[in-house]
Amino acid sequence: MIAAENLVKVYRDRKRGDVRAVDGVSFSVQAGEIFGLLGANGAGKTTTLRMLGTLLQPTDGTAYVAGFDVRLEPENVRANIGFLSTTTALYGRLTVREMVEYFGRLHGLDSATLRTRIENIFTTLDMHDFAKARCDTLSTGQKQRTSIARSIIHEPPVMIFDEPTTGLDVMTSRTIVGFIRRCRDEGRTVVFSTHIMSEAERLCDRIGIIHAGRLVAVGTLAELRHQTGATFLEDVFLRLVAPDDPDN
Ligand SMILES: Nc1ncnc2c1ncn2[C@@H]1O[C@H](COP(=O)(O)OP(=O)(O)OP(=O)(O)O)[C@@H](O)[C@H]1O
Repeated sequence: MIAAENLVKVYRDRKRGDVRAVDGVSFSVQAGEIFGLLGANGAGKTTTLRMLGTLLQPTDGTAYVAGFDVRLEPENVRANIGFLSTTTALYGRLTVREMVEYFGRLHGLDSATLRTRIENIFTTLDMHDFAKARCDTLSTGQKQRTSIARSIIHEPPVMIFDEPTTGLDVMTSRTIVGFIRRCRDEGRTVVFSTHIMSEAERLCDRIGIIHAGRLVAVGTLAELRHQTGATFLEDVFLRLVAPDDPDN
């Protein structure tokens, strides 16, 4: 469902010169699988996901999402993904329901379909209480749930979530984690980025550890433990990204 093939992104930065943010990343994710990109700040997670979501052109390499090449068929890719970024915008003057309806209509959904889907999504993400509130009055967690709702209203087979729970309280995180699991159980393909070890540990079927633009390891938690001889994901992670540090 997702196949990244040697993705490279070089940013041309006036101050820093060329920044090789993503440097030859390849991985695949199947339908019904949750794949987590785990990396520190600046590792290249957002850049990788933005290339999968067609928001950024790869400098080299490509990726296939739902069977479509992100370089050659970006519209088809976009029709088949739900993309949640840390900067997903909401229109402050619309209510939560209006916001989600608006995006549903952009995807060509009719009123009856929209009503049913909104009902289901608002129940799953526990959104009924604030459905009539204007977006500019929402808390961080409410905004994040609204952003998720708007990104999945067209029921895409592939979901790409950039740090979906960062900055959220335990209850909201739990709702979102439950929602992501449910998507997997419905047979969707989910790829998300995180720097939160416990979240990757609990949620991912497979984990890709990204460091300085490169995938340094990919596998199930058991495989990564076996590879590094560490038990906790935090130790697994540190052994992979800083192998020469004697503390690891
Ligand atoms: N528009 C840009 N121009 C220049 N450099 C950029 C740009 N966007 C990102 N970078 C650089 O590319 C590298 C990877 O950034 P990216 O945002 O993909 O990392 P990340 O793993 O998502 O980090 P975080 O967890 O902090 O969001 C960093 O060195 C970052 O400074």
